This record gives sequence, structure tokens and C-alpha cells, in this order.
Amino acid sequence: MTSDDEGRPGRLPGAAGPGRAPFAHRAPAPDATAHRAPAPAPDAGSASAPDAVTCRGLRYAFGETRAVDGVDLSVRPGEVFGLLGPNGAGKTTAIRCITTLLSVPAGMVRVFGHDAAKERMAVRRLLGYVPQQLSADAGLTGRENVALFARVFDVPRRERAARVAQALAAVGLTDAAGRLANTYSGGMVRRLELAQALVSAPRLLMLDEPTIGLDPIARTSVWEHINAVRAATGMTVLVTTHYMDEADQYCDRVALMHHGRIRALGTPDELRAALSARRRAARTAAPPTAPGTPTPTPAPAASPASAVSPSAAPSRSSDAAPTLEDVFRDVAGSGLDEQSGDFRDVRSTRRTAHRVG
Ligand SMILES: Nc1ncnc2c1ncn2[C@@H]1O[C@H](COP(=O)(O)OP(=O)(O)OP(=O)(O)O)[C@@H](O)[C@H]1O
Repeated sequence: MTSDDEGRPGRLPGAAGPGRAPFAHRAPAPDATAHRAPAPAPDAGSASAPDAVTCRGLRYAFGETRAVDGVDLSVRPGEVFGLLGPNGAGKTTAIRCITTLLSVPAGMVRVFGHDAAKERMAVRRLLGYVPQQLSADAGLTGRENVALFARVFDVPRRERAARVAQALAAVGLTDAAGRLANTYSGGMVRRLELAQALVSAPRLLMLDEPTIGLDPIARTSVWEHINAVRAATGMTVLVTTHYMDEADQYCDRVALMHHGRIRALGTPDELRAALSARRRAARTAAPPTAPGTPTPTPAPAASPASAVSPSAAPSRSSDAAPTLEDVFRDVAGSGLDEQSGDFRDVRSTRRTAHRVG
């Protein structure tokens, strides 16, 4: 990376000339119901702009294990896109391919038009990444942690102090910036890691399980800060999560992943409506049952679901019917609980406990 600030690929368009803030210091909205903040989205303005992320036929195997098994997806500039699935679905592996931490052996990955296989540094300069593993140093203060990332990501020296302060302010850690990270709560550690990822003003923020193991208030706080920065900058957000309710609340679109494949993709409303339609169709097609005969449970869909057509999207009136978890169970089929446990498997929770302990 160079220290030349002009034309630096990681710079948000129009957001930060020398001396200007890379993102606005907008305090998170106090209203916790302000989900899916509408982004002014410098990235989302042009119809010809490349997608933030494009994966075509992405595959990755660890020996015999096909962790990612032919993933096609596009993340639009400025949206919050959720990659959902149980433990072992392949979410982290897919994310690591997109970040270039794993090289792409088969298929294609592009980030804002840059080929992840051939233009690794160009891709990395566009990204902020919060991995599942702890990325903050417990023996450093919050400020020192963010400053370290500013150096690693080659934030120009003359801007560093201001950018570090801005990143800490954007996640509500100004007052705690001088404290050692090992005195932080789990939610504060997550917000610190968010500040570390934001200090380079990424166009694409990638978060792997950002709220796993946090209590509901801390989860809400993390999302409010993500949304506030996104609303101020138009940054694209790609997030993995087990929490269906959270994805429903905060993601513009979601992809449901299981056994390395995308089983369904669309807005939460589209996915729920498609399930309602399938249920209605199954009821209509079912033969009338004799009185006293138990009603058979419809078999879950056997084939992987493809993207849900937006044209089939119904209105918000179907909210009360199926949940996103119902959709997942429908498209993933009966194998959902076999190996991977449920959506809140202890493995990840333990990992998080280690992160903050
Ligand atoms: N380094 C590795 N070596 C061998 N197998 C691996 C490795 N990393 C992941 N796997 C396997 O690849 C598959 C996908 O794992 P991955 O971590 O991508 O899933 P995930 O959906 O992110 O799960 P989690 O929610 O638990 O993080 C799993 O079967 C996992 O055991």
C-alpha cells in the first residue's frame, strides 16, 4: 500500500479530502426501531456501478469437505446483505474468499469490479473486515488498537489522529478510548473492532457474526452504530449471522446458506411471502382428508431454492405469517439439525466467550 492519499481506492467517493472526516460523526439513532437506515449511498447512485460483491460458481474445499459448493450471489452497493446459516454452512469460508484471505480455487469473486484472484491488494483496500476471532489486543487501550489498524491500513500519517478519534466516536467509545481493552464489556469489544475496521473508511464492511454471544441491548447497540455509519457514508455491509430475527430486522436482503450452497435469496419479505405461497399451493393441492385423519406435514423442499423473484414480492401484510427461520427450515430441509446443531450452537458462543474473557 502507498501512503499517497490521492485516489486511494479505499477512500469513500467525495467523503474525505485531506482534513475532512472519512465518515460523519453521527451519533447512533436513539430509536432502536430505526432499522435498515436509508443510505444516502454514494456507492448506490449509479446504475452502471459494479456490484459491491459478485460471486459466480464459488467453490472452496478443505480436503474432502466442500465448505463452499458453487455459490452465486451479488451484493448491491449500499445495501446491508446478510449471509445466514447454521454452523458449518460455509459462511465464514465464503467471506474469507471475498476478503482474499483464502485464495479462490474455483469460480469468480469480484469486489467493486476487482477480481479477488488477480487484484488482491486492490480488493483489500476496499474492505473493512471484522472476523469471528478477536481482532483487538486486550493489552492496548481502545485508542491504541484503532491507531494500530490505522497504521496497518496505511491511513496517511497527518490524518491518523483525527481518523482514529472519528472511528472511536462513530462507535460511541470516545469516553472509554483511554482504557485498556481488557476492561471493556463484550459489546464494547465488538464496537472497538468495528472502529478498527472503519478507520480505513472501507466501501465494503464485512462482519462475521458481529453480535454472537452479546445480550440483546449490546446487539442492538452494535447494529445502531453500523446503521449510523452506513447512513452517513453509503458503505455496503455484508454480514454473517445465525440470528434470523436480527437479519430480518436489519438486512435489506439475505441469502440462506446450508451445506455450502445458497438455498434462497431475497428480501426477508420476499422470502416469507414465497413460503406463504408454497404453503397455500400445498394446501390447495392436498387431497381432502377424512374426518379424524391426522393432517400430513408437507415435506420440505428437496431441491435448493433459487433466488426469489422480486416480481413475486408481496406486501408487508404477510409479516404475521412465517418467520425467516420457518423459511430456512423449509428450504434447507430435514438435514438442518443433524450435524450442525441449531442456529445458536454453543461452539460460536464459546468462541465469543474466549474473545472477550
Ligand atoms: N480450516 C479448516 N479445515 C478443515 N475444515 C474446515 C476449516 N474451516 C472450515 N472447515 C469446514 O468447512 C465447513 C464450513 O465451515 P465454515 O466455518 O465456513 O462454516 P460457517 O457457516 O461459517 O460456520 P460457523 O457459523 O460455525 O462459523 C465446515 O464443515 C467446517 O468444519
